[in-house]
Amino acid sequence: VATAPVNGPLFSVDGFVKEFIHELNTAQGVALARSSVNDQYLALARTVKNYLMARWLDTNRKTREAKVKTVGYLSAEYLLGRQLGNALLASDLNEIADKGLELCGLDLVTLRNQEVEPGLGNGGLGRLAACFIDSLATMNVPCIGYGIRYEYGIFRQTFVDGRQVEQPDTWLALGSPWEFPHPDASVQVNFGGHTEKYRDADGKERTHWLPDWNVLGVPYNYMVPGYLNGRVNTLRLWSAQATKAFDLPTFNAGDYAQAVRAQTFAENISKVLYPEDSTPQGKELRLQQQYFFVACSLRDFIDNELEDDFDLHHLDERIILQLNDTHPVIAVPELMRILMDEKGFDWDEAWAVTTKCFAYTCHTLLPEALEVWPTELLGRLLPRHLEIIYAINEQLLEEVREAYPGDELRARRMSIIAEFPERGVRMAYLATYAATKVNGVAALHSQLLRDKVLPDFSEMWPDRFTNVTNGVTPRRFVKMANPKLSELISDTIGGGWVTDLERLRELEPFADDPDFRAQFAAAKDWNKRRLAEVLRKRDGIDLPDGHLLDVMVKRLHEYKRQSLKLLHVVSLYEQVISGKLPVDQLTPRTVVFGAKAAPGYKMAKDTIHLINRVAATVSADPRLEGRLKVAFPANYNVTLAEKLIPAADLSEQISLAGMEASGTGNMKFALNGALTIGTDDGANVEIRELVGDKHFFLFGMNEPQVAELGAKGYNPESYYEDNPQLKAALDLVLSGHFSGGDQHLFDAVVYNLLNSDRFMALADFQSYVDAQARVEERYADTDAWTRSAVLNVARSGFFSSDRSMREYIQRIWHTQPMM
Ligand SMILES: CCc1ccc([C@H](C)CC(=O)N[C@@H]2O[C@H](CO)[C@@H](O)[C@H](O)[C@H]2O)cc1
Repeated sequence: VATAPVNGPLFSVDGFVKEFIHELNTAQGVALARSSVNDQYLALARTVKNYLMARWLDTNRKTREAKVKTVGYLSAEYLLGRQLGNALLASDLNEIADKGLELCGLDLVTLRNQEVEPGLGNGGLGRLAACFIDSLATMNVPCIGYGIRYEYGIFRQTFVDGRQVEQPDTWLALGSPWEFPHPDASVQVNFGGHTEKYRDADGKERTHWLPDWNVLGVPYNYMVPGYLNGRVNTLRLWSAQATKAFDLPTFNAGDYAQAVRAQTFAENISKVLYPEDSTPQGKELRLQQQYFFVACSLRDFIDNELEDDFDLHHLDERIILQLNDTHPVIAVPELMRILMDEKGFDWDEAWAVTTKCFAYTCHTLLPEALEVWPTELLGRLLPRHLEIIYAINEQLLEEVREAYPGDELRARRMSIIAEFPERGVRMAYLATYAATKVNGVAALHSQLLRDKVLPDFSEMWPDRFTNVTNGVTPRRFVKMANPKLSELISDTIGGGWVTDLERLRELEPFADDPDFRAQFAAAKDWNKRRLAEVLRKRDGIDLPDGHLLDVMVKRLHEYKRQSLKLLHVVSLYEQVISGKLPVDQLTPRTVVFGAKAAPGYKMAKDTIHLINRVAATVSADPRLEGRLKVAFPANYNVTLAEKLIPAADLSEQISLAGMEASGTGNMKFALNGALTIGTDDGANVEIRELVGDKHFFLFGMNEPQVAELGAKGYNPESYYEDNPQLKAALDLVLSGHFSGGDQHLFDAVVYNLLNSDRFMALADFQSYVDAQARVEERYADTDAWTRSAVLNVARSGFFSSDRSMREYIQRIWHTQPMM
């Protein structure tokens, strides 16, 4: 296979220009002079892809020949972000592309801004999957990421009169140059029908499934380039198509709609991403999506990645399937079905293999986020799988009764089958019983999984439980997103940190170097000016100069407590307009929110509406003399995060302790020199332990205190009554001040806080406000602030997703990098 030598002709500006023009002419069919920006972007993307192609083919060949153990990462979501910038970085083509395009009279930044990011995920879980596959490729670890190629990703958020309005995400409309469809490798996926028992040739009782409908899964391959190492792993996303696309006789009979019904029905399966990121809707289509991509992926690996005569008794030597939360857990009964019904294994043989091939990561603590599929629905859609799940559960209960004779309550507690409120399959229990390892995504989270979410399982199989704290890829979130800081770091300690982030420690002594601090602060200012430019063009938002940039970006959810941040803003505002706080004593601050709400999540949408109303009022009130601004750019996504995070001074990580499994935004902010104000929740705890208490603004109850307050009974109204500042802030909202005098517009939001406040925002209010005062005090001492910011960067190397991958490899996967 011809591999493009790194220093070959292609890797020259001329070679690049030739390739680019060739793509423009042949693939886009236009001449440079007549080409649109989109033509130019697509041609550029294809040119870079061609550079990586040889490496991709080489990687596939070497990996196949080596017969090594591969990580099969099963995730219903991948929040990839724009591909072009990352591909240019990974293949070290930035400079050549920049010069080559200049020769063509074009500008690389303009073309990069043409790309619509593939928003195939909701938030943390999806982005983590993207960081993980980037790390595995950069660490030379064989991995195939399996998922769904949604035709429409996460909705595009717009604001109409301050309210969230969702628009479809037409990310494919202008072409998608990064994917390779392989219809020839399509997989048939069955649904519905019933099962039948029969006796096989040796008289053994067997079962086979007689489905009554099916669809085709078409694989689309995406490159996952390693950073400067020549490896290119694969992300294989499945798209659904009708097996029989078009029913001509029906068409000829004049029933046109019926003729294409099968097609539309099938396509629906991969049509759109479910925009919920915590409360499963339990919709049938969602289960169809989950089984669809799981069935395609297992079939693909067994039929296309293994030798034809491979003995599946040794499947665990060739693949470890990581379950990214419960969404792909139907893979467990699917593998059992394949091994027993298709490969003739008996139960124990099949179970022995299955339990060596899966590992499960849990990403949540919210009980309502744990998926429970009604047996009625599961049995109708996947009758054979329900049978197998019942058999798995029988086996589990047998083991429990053996270990805890007579303890029927325990058996009922641990049953994979829930009886209330309706008969359902607890997917987290199925995953935990079948997996080799179960991990949480931060130390506190993993402990709470053992103690509170899965205590019975942790007691019975203590060694099965482990922790791997999340991480983020330094390639996208430092090297690419923050070129000024990256340059300063590389000039100071060399460039090794990009693939060995713990090297950032070598920056520690420079925290005391005024010159280094000056350059560090200059990089931050440069990022702020860049952000101001972006927000002005993108949202018509003016970002004032010289403000403390206080940023809260994450999905809108009550447990993340955007309402607490809002109460702080309203409280500062109220104090100034009521004359309690002289405006010149206010630290000039701009608060930036970024957050999408699940369309069906009313309280979240009402909170967005209130934030926008407060933003409009506060930012325009002359009495604040421009010293307090609130900005809420719409459609927060990976691309905006790459501009926002490097510009931030203060990172808001203020969830109720015990609620945020880990958080990953918190890590990105620390690595980009923002200081964190946060609770002892998720990975905040580990950030604080590493950067040091002096360089982290801790506030609020910790998890045991939350549990204690919850147990003794929490009365939010008492905090309102006892705290005049809090009362004044809430009363200002109730007065209609932010709603044109309409005193009831935000009743739902305010009375939810006063009457229930499930996530105890009012209880943590005073501690939060006090911590914000400490923030203002520290910010007033620029040297002290910058010193803390440098130490945050220097001490956050642990939060690289490369380190997370090393731990998964050592503790869970036992795979090897390929040299
Ligand atoms: C079925 C509905 C649904 C969809 C997505 C999810 C995800 C698990 C939610 C999620 O993204 N969790 C986040 O995962 C991150 C990566 O581990 C963590 O850093 C966040 O703390 C966690 O909220 C739950 C339920």
